[in-house]
Amino acid sequence: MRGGTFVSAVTDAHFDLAAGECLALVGESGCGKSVLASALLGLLPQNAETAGSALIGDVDLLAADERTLARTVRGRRVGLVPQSPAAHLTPVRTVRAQLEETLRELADVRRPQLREAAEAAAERAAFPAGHLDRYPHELSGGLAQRAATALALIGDAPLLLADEPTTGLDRDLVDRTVDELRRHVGDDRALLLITHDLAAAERIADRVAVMYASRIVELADAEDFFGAPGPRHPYARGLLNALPEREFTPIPGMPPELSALPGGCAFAARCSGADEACGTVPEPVDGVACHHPHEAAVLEAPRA
Ligand SMILES: Nc1ncnc2c1ncn2[C@@H]1O[C@H](COP(=O)(O)OP(=O)(O)OP(=O)(O)O)[C@@H](O)[C@H]1O
Ligand code: NI
Repeated sequence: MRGGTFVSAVTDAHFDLAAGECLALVGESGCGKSVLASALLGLLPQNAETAGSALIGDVDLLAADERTLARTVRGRRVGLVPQSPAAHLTPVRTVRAQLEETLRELADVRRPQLREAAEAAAERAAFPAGHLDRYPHELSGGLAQRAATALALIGDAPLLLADEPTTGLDRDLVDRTVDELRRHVGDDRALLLITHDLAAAERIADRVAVMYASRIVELADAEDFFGAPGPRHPYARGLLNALPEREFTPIPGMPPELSALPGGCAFAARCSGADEACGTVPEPVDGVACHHPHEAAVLEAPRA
C-alpha cells in the first residue's frame, strides 16, 4: 500500500484438495478468501508479494509465468466462477457470443454444433435460453451469476474455484447451482467453494476451511463441523451460532484490520475464552489454530 504499509491478506494458508472433493472456504467479509483464489490463478495485483507454493500436478501456480498461466492454467486447469460476474463478463458482447467463444477455445467445439452447445452450457447453469442474446448490462445480478457459472464449467478444469457462486440467487436456485457444481466435480475434479452461505456449504462440502483475519483457523470434515461435535474453533462456533436456525446470536465485536493485525491470536479480542496464552499466534493442531479449542468428540468425557 502507499506509505509502506502492508495488508496481510492471506497468511500461512495450508491445505490440500483431492480429486472428487469439495472444500468450502467460509469466513467473514474481508478475511482473505477471494485473495486466496486470485493467488491460485495468478491474478494478484502487480505489487502483491507471495511466498510458498500452490501445486496443481507439477505446476506451481505461485511461480508460473504469465504465458503458462494464460495458455495452460486459467480456464483449463483452474476454472473460476468470479465473485463479481458483472465485472468479469465482456460488456460489449452477448452472453451467447461469450459462451460460443469459450466453447471454441476450451472445448474445441466448431460450427454448426456451436449454437446448440452454447444453449446446453447455459442450461447447465440454469441460464434461460431466451436471454442468451443479451449483453451483460441487460442481466440481473442473478442472471450474470448464472452466465459466469456456465462459462466456468466449459473448460472441464480439474480445479474449479467458485467465489460466491450463489450470491443473488433464490434458495431453490442456490441448491440447483451448488448441486450442479457438485455434479460437475464428480470423481475426478476438485471444487473450492467460497461462500457465506453455510447451508450451501453443508449441502455439498466434504470439508470446511474457516478463515479469520487472513488465516485458516479450522479445517474439518463437514459432517463433524455441521453435525456433532461441531466446530472446535470459537470463531467457527460463533459463525454457526449466528445462524437464524441456530442460536441467532452474532459474534460480538469486529474483525481486526488486516493492515494492523495484533501480535497474537487475531480472534482473542472477541473471544470469551481468551487468556494470556492467546498473546502468541496459535499453531494449527489437528486442523485447529486455537489455544483453547473446543474438545473433539473422541476426547469428550462420557456423560454421567
Ligand atoms: N488490490 C488490493 N489492494 C489492497 N488490499 C486489498 C486488495 N484486494 C484485497 N485487499 C484486501 O485484502 C483483504 C482480503 O480481501 P478479500 O477480497 O480476499 O476478502 P473476502 O474474504 O473475499 O471478502 P468478501 O467475503 O467480502 O468477498 C481485505 O482486507 C481487502 O481490503
Ligand atoms: Ni471475496
